[in-house]
Amino acid sequence: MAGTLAGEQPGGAPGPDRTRPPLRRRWDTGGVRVGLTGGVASGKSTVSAVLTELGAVVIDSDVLAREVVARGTPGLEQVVAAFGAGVLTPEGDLDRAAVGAIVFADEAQRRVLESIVHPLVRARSAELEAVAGPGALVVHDIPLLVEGGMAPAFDAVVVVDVPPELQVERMVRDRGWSAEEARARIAAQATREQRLAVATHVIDNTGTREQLRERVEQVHAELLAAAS
Ligand SMILES: CC(C)(COP(=O)(O)OP(=O)(O)OC[C@H]1O[C@@H](n2cnc3c(N)ncnc32)[C@H](O)[C@@H]1O)[C@@H](O)C(=O)NCCC(=O)NCCS
Ligand SMILES: Nc1ncnc2c1ncn2[C@@H]1O[C@H](COP(=O)(O)OP(=O)(O)OP(=O)(O)O)[C@@H](O)[C@H]1O
Repeated sequence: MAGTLAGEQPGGAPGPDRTRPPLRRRWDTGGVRVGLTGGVASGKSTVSAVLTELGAVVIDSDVLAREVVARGTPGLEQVVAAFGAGVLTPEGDLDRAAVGAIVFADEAQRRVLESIVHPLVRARSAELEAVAGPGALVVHDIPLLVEGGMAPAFDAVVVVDVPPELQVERMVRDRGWSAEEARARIAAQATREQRLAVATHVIDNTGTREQLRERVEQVHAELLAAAS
């Protein structure tokens, strides 16, 4: 159901957070800060790419989470200290598949990894935001925005919404993961309902890529209008 407006939820899911003040009163002076989230493989990167084309400055937490543990970084040293040299490839990079297998099967281990990576990602995000031009529409693509209780920090929260079955289908189709691996990632995240509960804007991504683009253009225009 592409073109879902805030308040018109598919499948009877709860609507966006109505306790938030209207957008117009939430903007600080200067730029507009938007949080973009959604479950794994919901389509956040696809949405981010369109927003970038439209002129937004997108700061992608997944990209930063890779940078802060790149070969030779203090972040990678910390991960090795916590998980052992077995999580490195022969070339000395983080073996992401190996770490994923550990942390998505064991919540305590996931918390350990997050306690290393998340502070580094937050610091880098703040640096990047500081160099975005005045008046920029800054979009933070944060998979774990809801889990981290970060919704109140943003002027608007855009949620990319798909049902879990479609997440699994896309992960299996496009990433070669087993359905079991896909479900383990979903289980490590907030529920669809929890995300929708904090949304100011919902982007339904159960339709075609063209329908997704149209909806992103619509939300982008709404965000700019609310900020002006
Ligand atoms: C476990 C790791 C090495 C697996 O790497 P991999 O290349 O397979 O996945 P990638 O990093 O591209 O993440 C893909 C998606 O998995 C989901 N995901 C990643 N980390 C987590 C997590 N800690 N909890 C729940 N879901 C997660 C997100 O939806 C993310 O968009 C990696 O995801 C990681 O370092 N995770 C911890 C850092 C983190 O929380 N990142 C999320 C954004 S800051
Ligand atoms: N409307 C759509 N129709 C079909 N496939 C789509 C659609 N939107 C996205 N996809 C595909 O689904 C997969 C997941 O999309 P994308 O990578 O944008 O999700 P994501 O939320 O950024 O994922 P992650 O949580 O791993 O960062 C990709 O392979 C993407 O090309």
